[in-house]
Amino acid sequence: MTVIEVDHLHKRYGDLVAVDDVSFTVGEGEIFGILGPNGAGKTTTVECLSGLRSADRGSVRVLGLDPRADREALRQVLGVQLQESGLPDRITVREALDLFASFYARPVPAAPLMDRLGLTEKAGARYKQLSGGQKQRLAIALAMIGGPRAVILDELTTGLDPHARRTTWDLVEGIRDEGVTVVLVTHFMAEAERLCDRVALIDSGRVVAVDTPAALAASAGQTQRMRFRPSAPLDEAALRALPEVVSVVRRGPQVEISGTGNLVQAVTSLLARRQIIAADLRVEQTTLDDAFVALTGHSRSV
Ligand SMILES: Nc1ncnc2c1ncn2[C@@H]1O[C@H](COP(=O)(O)OP(=O)(O)OP(=O)(O)O)[C@@H](O)[C@H]1O
Repeated sequence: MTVIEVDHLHKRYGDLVAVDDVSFTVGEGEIFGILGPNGAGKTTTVECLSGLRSADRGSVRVLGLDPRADREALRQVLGVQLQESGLPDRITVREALDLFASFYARPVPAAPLMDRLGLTEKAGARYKQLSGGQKQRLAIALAMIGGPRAVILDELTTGLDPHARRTTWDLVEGIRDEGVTVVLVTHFMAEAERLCDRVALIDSGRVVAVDTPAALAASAGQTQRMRFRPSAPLDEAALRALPEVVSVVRRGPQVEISGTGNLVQAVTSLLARRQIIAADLRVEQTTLDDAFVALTGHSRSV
């Protein structure tokens, strides 16, 4: 079943086209990523999904509802966590959950939700006393308190340390395992690769591709990269002569070899024949980062 349908969405702010003919669909139970650099139009797109913003053109359906015309009905089934919480500093975790629960016809009980999100010990803590990770977990709890069928999570892990980020990723997977459809806005490629079933890659307001992270990475070419420190001088010409090898670059004591096919096997057997050990060997596949560069012609920071 299709939960979200975005069809030729356009939105401009004055002269600036923020969302330019964006179309995609999200299926039930998916974790769907909206991925792109700062200013790509991701937040504007999800604001149109949640009814916070009206589109100039195009149509949006969420769970069969029009986010603007059916805003109240949508609020009951769509949980939204946006970048700014807007919570007052002095509100406690418990009070915030009770307040948000009062907005819904059939809220879920707060206690088990706090438990799942690791907030029980912080029930009496004020918002301003929470760590970044705890604030984000509260934001997820507030998006889930209404018992939604779908949630939008916007830049959930920005500013979190790697440990808190991983905890949050596990929580997002837990939400999906309950059957809730998740739209995840992010500019972290690794986050999209780890979590998302499919991803819409957005650049300058336009969708450049929609696919699984693996398919997007593969579309950038089946390149692999090996890095290691050889235990003895290398015959670079012999390496370059291997059909799998595309390039050999020296970086100080390290050698970086890019190539295709069975690159690792071809290189390691050549090294073994010459009794050279590849110390600190690391192998990288093409990533969404590479896909982004291949599809847009520029890196994410541009
Ligand atoms: N209310 C507004 N008025 C004018 N311009 C806006 C407004 N909101 C966003 N923009 C502009 O529209 C473009 C898209 O912004 P948007 O916030 O949707 O991008 P984003 O991909 O979510 O970026 P980020 O990752 O930085 O949050 C940007 O150039 C932004 O400056």
